[in-house]
Amino acid sequence: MRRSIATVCVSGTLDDKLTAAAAAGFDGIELFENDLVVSAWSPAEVRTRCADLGLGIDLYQPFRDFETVDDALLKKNLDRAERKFDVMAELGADTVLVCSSVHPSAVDDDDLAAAQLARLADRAAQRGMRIAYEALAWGRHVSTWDHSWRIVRRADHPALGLCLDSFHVLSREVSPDGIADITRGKIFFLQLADAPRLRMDVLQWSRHHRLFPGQGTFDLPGFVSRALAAGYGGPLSLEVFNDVFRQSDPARTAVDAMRSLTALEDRLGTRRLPAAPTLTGHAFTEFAVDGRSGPELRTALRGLGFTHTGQHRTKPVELWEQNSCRIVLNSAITGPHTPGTASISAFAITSDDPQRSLERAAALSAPAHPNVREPGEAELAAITAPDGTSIFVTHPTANWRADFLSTTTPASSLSTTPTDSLSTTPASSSPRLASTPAGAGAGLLVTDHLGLTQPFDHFDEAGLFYHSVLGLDDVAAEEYAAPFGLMRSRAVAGPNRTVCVALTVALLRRGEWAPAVADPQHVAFATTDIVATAAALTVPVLPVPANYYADLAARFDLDGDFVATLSRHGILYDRDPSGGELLHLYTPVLGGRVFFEIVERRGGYQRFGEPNAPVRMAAQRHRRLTTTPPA
Ligand SMILES: O=C(O)c1ccc(O)c(O)c1
Ligand SMILES: [Mg+2]
Repeated sequence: MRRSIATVCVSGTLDDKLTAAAAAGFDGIELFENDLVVSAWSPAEVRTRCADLGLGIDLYQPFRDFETVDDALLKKNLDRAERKFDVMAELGADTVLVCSSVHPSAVDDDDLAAAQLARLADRAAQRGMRIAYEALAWGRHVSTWDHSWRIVRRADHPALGLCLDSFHVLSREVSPDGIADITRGKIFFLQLADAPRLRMDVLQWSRHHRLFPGQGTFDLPGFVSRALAAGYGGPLSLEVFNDVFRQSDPARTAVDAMRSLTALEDRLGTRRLPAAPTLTGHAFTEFAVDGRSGPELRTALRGLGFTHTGQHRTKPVELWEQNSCRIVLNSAITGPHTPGTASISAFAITSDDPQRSLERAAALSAPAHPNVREPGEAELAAITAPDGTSIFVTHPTANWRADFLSTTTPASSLSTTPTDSLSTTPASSSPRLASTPAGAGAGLLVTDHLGLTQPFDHFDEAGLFYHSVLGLDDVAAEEYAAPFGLMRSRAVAGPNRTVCVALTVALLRRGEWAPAVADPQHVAFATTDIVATAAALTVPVLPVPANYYADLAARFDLDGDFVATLSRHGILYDRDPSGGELLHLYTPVLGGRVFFEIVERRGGYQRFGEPNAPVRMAAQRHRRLTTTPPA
């Protein structure tokens, strides 16, 4: 289907917006009148520019407060419309959106609305144009799609049809089911916007909080499929009013927008993408470290029971392992870097079909990450996530470990290159790392999840990215008050949570006063006995205040001995309504930005201990104050 975007969706002048829409691959635009009014280009110049960029002007909008007025005002409104038709003629646009009136003098009279809209449609038809009537959710008398349809049906004019906007339809209680029964050809235009479910004034909700399809909780596939059932064959057009998108890089927002439409079409079956393969686990997490943060992380990993098992054959890269938990420390940092810091630069996940994972990513405009590798090294193709993290996608049987030379076992006792290795030409006579499991360590078994704080402008983009590109589903969404501001979190995971990423962001753009750790990142490992694990650790864990345990005992009515055990080991606790329990502990912040978490999930607990996040943040702040020497 034809894909369009309203100019209001992205930031900038009309030139910026058109350039961004065309670069992202859109076929057309909805031209917002304000964008034209402030433009130095004449309508004819806009038309030429759009044509040069391969963009059609699919809709001109909005035309407001037209219907159910007295005769004198009707005449004025028709004159006003004629002037807009002149602009449209110059633009080469043939459809104008008329939104239901919000004017105080508009009256509640469907016959009058139908008659006056028919007169407007007459005028439009004389110019070869058409009117798409849209019920604003806050329209004075017409605020639901079915009401606007009753009026359009009553007017019965070939140049008058409906504009259905998913926001106005799905934000109201009226069921969208009947859309499928709208007379064929009477839906002139379809506008798509998602949104979070908020309890607030609907106009404010619409003007500030709309999202691209797939970023909120509205049933966009259900909405569009009903319009398709009614024979709609026009553009799928995004109309998203969003405070963040309005001030973000338009080129990037347009790509995000295109990804949302492509993913929606994939779900609708109107566009076929390579299906998202099943993701089966976390293979490793890579940290970029330097001469100061590297030793700090090595000490911590050793204290957490990890063994330095391998050294990369050609790069300053170390592999650390404990059961199925794997950390890669990469000292070959490229790009801007604050001395002494560490960060999660990449993570690797296993996929049933890595090639298909990459093809799907490409079809959804997710940038591929060029993987610099030497001959004979395992192919680890990567996709770049919205926060810049590289995501390697590898097959469960691909032996990327063979790129590492063993640092732990005598050469004679190691097997040579396994048959499933992608590497064929050993670059060194040292033994390659075989698939020997590392030691039991402190009982950390597998990576439970990654925690990645997102850049403020890209949180919704990130959610859509993980859903659409990797095929992950939402498993938790929370908002909570933390010491340095309100936080929002959203976790995405594959089936059985084999791959899981928790995304967090501050609810408001951070201010200048930002004493908390900037954009912290972490890896959580799972154990089945956190008390035994805690006892085996030789790294200091994050101290948790006594006040927390006093409150915990009261909140959950916990046994005194149990709370004493938690407190002794710095273990935090949470319980879900069905009795599932989480026991978890943290390390202090390492390398200025990263930390580790250990979790024990009991009884099917699925969440992330969000109520404990503020406790962790305060403790990490306190810990920094007490361990960082004054400047
Ligand atoms: O917020 C508005 O006024 C407005 C204008 C035009 C639209 O298509 C719409 O959905 C909302
Ligand atoms: Mg609209």
